[in-house]
Amino acid sequence: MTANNDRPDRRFSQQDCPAVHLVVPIKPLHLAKSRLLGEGARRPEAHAELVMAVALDTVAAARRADGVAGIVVVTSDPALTAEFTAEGVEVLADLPAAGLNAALRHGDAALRARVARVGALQADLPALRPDDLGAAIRAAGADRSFCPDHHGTGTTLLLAEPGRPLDPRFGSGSADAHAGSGAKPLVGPWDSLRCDVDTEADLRAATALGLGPRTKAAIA
Ligand SMILES: Nc1nc2c(ncn2[C@@H]2O[C@H](COP(=O)(O)OP(=O)(O)OP(=O)(O)O)[C@@H](O)[C@H]2O)c(=O)[nH]1
Ligand SMILES: C=C(OP(=O)(O)O)C(=O)O
Repeated sequence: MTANNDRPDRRFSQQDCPAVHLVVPIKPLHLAKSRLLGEGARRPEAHAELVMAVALDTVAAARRADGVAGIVVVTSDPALTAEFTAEGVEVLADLPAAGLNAALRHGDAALRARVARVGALQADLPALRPDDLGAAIRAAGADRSFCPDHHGTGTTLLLAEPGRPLDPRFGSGSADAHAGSGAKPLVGPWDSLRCDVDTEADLRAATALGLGPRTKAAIA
């Protein structure tokens, strides 16, 4: 890991529930968000710039959320590694070509020995507001929990029980898969936490909610 941004002081005071360390997985920029790239609205360089901006806005918002004690980005991308390291965000090198759930298990294994509770946050939430993430974490209490995406089929946030493995089931139909694994659905008025971006329509939905500054600049 290349930096340490742990904040063990960020704990809920009214519950016996430790703050969470979030693993944020990100594909190499030239491979990421292939559905969005495939819609052809921007050239590959602009697409890579947008994916980077979205990830930076997502992590910047998550770092400011109550109940978040630290973030670890898992990626093999050199530009993402340099950018997040410069921002003081811990970066863990991804396993070669192992896939999303393997990347999350890798992050979970690295973290669980030294932190109280692990979660996973998707990196494609450019409208994320710290208050929405904080409210969802608070609603989770100490339960294994997940937040469905705005389509209701995917997952944007997964929280393990304190001290327990993350056991990620991301991929197609992951909301059902996480519910089937015993995770509690987190349902609340947290639009910005649910608005993951895979398509131009998703990007318009996120724009309507209010984009983070880097994403706004990248699409200007
Ligand atoms: N570290 C890592 N992150 C991954 C991997 N696969 C997916 N991700 C990340 O997991 C998150 C959720 O994945 P998706 O929403 O499907 O995003 P995506 O794979 O970039 O999008 P598509 O190419 O359109 O499927 C995104 O932040 C991806 O960058 C992987 O193998 N390793
Ligand atoms: C991998 C996932 O993202 P998406 O459905 O956006 O591809 C998921 O939600 O589990």
